[in-house]
Amino acid sequence: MKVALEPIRLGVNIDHVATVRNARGGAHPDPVRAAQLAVTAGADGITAHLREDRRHITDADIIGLSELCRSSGVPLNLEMAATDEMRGIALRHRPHAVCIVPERREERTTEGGLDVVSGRERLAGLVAELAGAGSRVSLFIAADPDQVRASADIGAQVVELHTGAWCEAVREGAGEAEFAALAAAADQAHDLGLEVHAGHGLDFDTAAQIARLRPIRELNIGHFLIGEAVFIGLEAAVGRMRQVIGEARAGA
Ligand SMILES: CC(=O)[C@@H](O)[C@H](O)COP(=O)(O)O
Ligand SMILES: NCC(=O)COP(=O)(O)O
Repeated sequence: MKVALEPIRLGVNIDHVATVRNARGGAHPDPVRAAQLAVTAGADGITAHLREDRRHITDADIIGLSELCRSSGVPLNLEMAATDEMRGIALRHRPHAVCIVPERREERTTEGGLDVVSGRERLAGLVAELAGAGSRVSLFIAADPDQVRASADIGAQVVELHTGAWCEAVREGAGEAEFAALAAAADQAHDLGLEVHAGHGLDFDTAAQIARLRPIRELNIGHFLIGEAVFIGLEAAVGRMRQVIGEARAGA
C-alpha cells in the first residue's frame, strides 16, 4: 500500500527583491510588501538572508519582516553567517528559525555548504544558544555524509541541503550523481532524527523533483521566484510553485 508523504512547506526567500531595490537606493520595491504578497499567495514561511555586507536585505528589513511575520502568524527563517554580529541580531529578534550559512564577501551567491566538521565546537555553542532563545536552528550544508553526521552530533534540529550544484548540473543536462547524493543525505539526516529542508537555485522542475523525496519537509526558494515574478507577477509565481510542489508530493 502506498503511504502518503507528509506535506511539504514552501519558504519564500525575498532577498532579491532587495537586490533590485538596492540597485537604485530608496525604498522600492519593498521586500516586506513582497513577503506579504507571498504569504497571500500561499507561502508557508518567509526566508531572508542578512549578509555581512548587506548587499540585499538590511537590518531595517529584518525589523519589518519580523513584524509582518509575527502579525500574520507566518514563520520567519533568518539566514545568517556564524559571526558575533549576526548572533547578536538573532538573539535580539528571536526569529522562528535561524539557518546558519557559510559566507564569503567575494562570492556572488552562497556557493557551498557550511563546514560543520571543522567548525564543530564553535557551531555547537551557537546552535545551543540560538535554540535556547527559542529559534529552530538549521545548518545549510552540502549533501555530504560527514557534514550530516556532524550536524546531528552538535545538536542541530534541522539541516537544509544545498541544492545549487545539482540545479546547475541539471541546467547542463546532467545531475544524476548530485541528485543521488541529495537523496542519500536526506535519508541519512532523517534517520539521525534531523528535519530535512532543501534549497538554492530551485525552479519549477527541480523543485517538483526534490519535493518527491520523502524526508524533505521544506523548500526555500527565492531567486527563481523573484525572476519569474517579472513575467507573471509574484503571487502567480508563488501560487504556481505551491501547486507544483504539492502535486509532486501527492503523486510521489
Ligand atoms: C543561503 C542561500 O541559500 C542563499 O540562496 C540566500 O538565501 C540567497 O542569498 P545569496 O544569493 O546572497 O546567497
Ligand atoms: N536557502 C536557500 C534559499 O533561501 C533560496 O535560494 P535561491 O532560491 O534564492 O537560490
